[in-house]
Amino acid sequence: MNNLFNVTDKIILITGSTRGIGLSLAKGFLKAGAKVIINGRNHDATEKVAAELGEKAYGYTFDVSDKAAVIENVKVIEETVGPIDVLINNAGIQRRAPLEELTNEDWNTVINVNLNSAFYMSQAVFTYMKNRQKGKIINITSLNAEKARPNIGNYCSAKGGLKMLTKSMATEWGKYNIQTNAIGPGYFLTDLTEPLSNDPAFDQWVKSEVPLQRWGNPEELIGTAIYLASAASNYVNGHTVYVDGGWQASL
Ligand SMILES: NC(=O)c1ccc[n+]([C@@H]2O[C@H](COP(=O)([O-])OP(=O)(O)OC[C@H]3O[C@@H](n4cnc5c(N)ncnc54)[C@H](O)[C@@H]3O)[C@@H](O)[C@H]2O)c1
Ligand SMILES: O=C(O)[C@H](O)[C@@H](O)[C@H](O)[C@H](O)CO
Repeated sequence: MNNLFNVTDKIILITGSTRGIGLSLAKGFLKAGAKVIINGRNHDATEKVAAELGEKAYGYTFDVSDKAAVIENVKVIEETVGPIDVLINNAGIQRRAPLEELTNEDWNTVINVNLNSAFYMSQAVFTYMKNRQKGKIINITSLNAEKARPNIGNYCSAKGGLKMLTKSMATEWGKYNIQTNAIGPGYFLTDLTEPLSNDPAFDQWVKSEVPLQRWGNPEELIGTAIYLASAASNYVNGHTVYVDGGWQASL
């Protein structure tokens, strides 16, 4: 399909794509004709998901917060599958606790997986993109990059940092024709948010606060991801697109 949003045969590396938002994006890109690298920490789960998605999906098991593993796997992907056209830093975790009770371990782990990993992944992929003078990086941040909620200070800090890392990469790497942008989801129904959606008070809070009056479905992020991965966004650099049912727009 020859159009601005064409991603046919582009190689899209999506971290944390064995389930949830990452898996949904993988399915969306495959449907649009792209090749997708599926990543997760569990070998069997990663291989199973990649096999189910078909011949244009390739499974690579590694922990994105392990810098040596990131560098090694990016190299193998480049040499085996081909040039990574688009990197989507999606892997993320949650450890909820009030700030006064938050352990160093839960602080550090959330910062490592949600923020440091995006630095490691982007730096590793950058080397190849720079040589090609072409590339797209998409960071999955959050509504919580702008607004805090009690008990997730570690997560809010990581996502706020990832928003600024997006701007920093856009600033430094734009000259190599690499566009870096972010998607900031609102509240989406996945395993990550299951404890929240199962709580009637929280569920009601989301439905009353968000102008669309409902949770998002992960499929509703595909269009924005394809836009930011394609030529349609070639002069868009350093932005976060909030896909949040209007939450950012309202008090
Ligand atoms: N669900 C939401 O409402 C929501 C909202 C805003 C942002 N986000 C962000 O979207 C991303 C995906 O969230 P989700 O809701 O799909 O969560 P999820 O828990 O369903 O999926 C997370 C994925 O990341 C993988 N992962 C976790 N740690 C990893 C690591 N160290 N190395 C490799 N893979 C790892 C998991 O295996 C899984 O595949 C996260 O960054 C999350 O913060 C989610
Ligand atoms: O406690 C949680 O699980 C979080 O608040 C997130 O996962 C949110 O859904 C998201 O970041 C909002 O944008």
